[in-house]
Amino acid sequence: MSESAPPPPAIVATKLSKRYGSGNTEVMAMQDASMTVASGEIVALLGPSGSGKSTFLTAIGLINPPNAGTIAIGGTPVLDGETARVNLRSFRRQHIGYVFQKSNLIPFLSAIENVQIAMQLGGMSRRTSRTRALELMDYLGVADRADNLPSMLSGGQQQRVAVARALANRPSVILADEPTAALDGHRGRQVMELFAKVAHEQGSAVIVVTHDHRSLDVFDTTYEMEDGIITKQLGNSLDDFRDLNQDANF
Ligand SMILES: Nc1ncnc2c1ncn2[C@@H]1O[C@H](COP(=O)(O)OP(=O)(O)OP(=O)(O)O)[C@@H](O)[C@H]1O
Repeated sequence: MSESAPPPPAIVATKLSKRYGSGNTEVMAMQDASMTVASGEIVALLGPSGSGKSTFLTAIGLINPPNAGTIAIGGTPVLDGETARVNLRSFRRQHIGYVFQKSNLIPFLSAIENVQIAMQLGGMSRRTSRTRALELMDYLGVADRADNLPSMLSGGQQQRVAVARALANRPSVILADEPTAALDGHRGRQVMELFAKVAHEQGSAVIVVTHDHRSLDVFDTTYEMEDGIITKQLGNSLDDFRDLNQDANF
C-alpha cells in the first residue's frame, strides 16, 4: 500500500511585513512574521498593545493584506504581498471565520438570524440555514436564546452567537481577536474552551489573540509578538518536547 502525502497545513504565513504611513509617521507594524498552523491546532498569539497582533490576524483573515510575504490556506496560495491569488471575498466567506473583540451582532436581527445571515449570503436557503444555525447554537449552549435580540443577551451569550456565526460556513480557519476581552474570567475561559473544542473536534485551525494568561493551558501552541516580530513559545505538544530534548542533546 502506498503512503499518501500528508495534508497541507491549514495556514502557512511566511515572512509577512506591513508598514503603515510614510516618512515620519511610518510604523513598521509587522516584520517577517511567520506561522504555520495545522488543521485541528489551536494557537494563542500574545503580546503587548501595539505589537502588531491585529495586523497579523487581519492579514491572515484576508481583511488587511501585508505589503510583503505570502499566505497559503489549506495549500492554496491566497496572497503574495498585496497581490491576491484568489477572489479574497468569496475565499474568506468559504474558508475563514472571524470573531472580533466585540460580538458585532446586527442589533435588529434575532440571535438566530444573525447566524443564518452568514449562510444565506453564501446562497443557502432560509430553512436549511435555520436548521444549521439551531444546531450550532445548541452546540454552543445558546439555542434557548435563538429568538431574542442581541440586546437581550448577556455579553457571554452574544459572544457565543458570534462564534456560532463564525462557524456557520464550516471554515477551515477560525481567527479570533481578543474574543474574551469583554467577559469575566469564568465566561472568558468558557469561550476559550469552546474554541479548543472546535479545533479538536471539527479539525479547524484556530488562532486566538489574547491578553488573558489564565486560559493558556487550552492552547496547543503559544506565540509571542513584540515590535512586529513573532516568536514561538514552548507548546504543549509532544513535538515540542522532542525538539527541546534534541536541543539539549538528549
Ligand atoms: N490603520 C493604521 N494606520 C496607522 N498605524 C496603524 C494602523 N493600524 C495599526 N497601526 C499601528 O501599527 C502598530 C501595530 O498595531 P496593531 O493594532 O496590529 O497592534 P496590536 O498588538 O493588535 O495592539 P492591541 O493589543 O492594542 O490591539 C501600532 O503601532 C499601531 O499604532
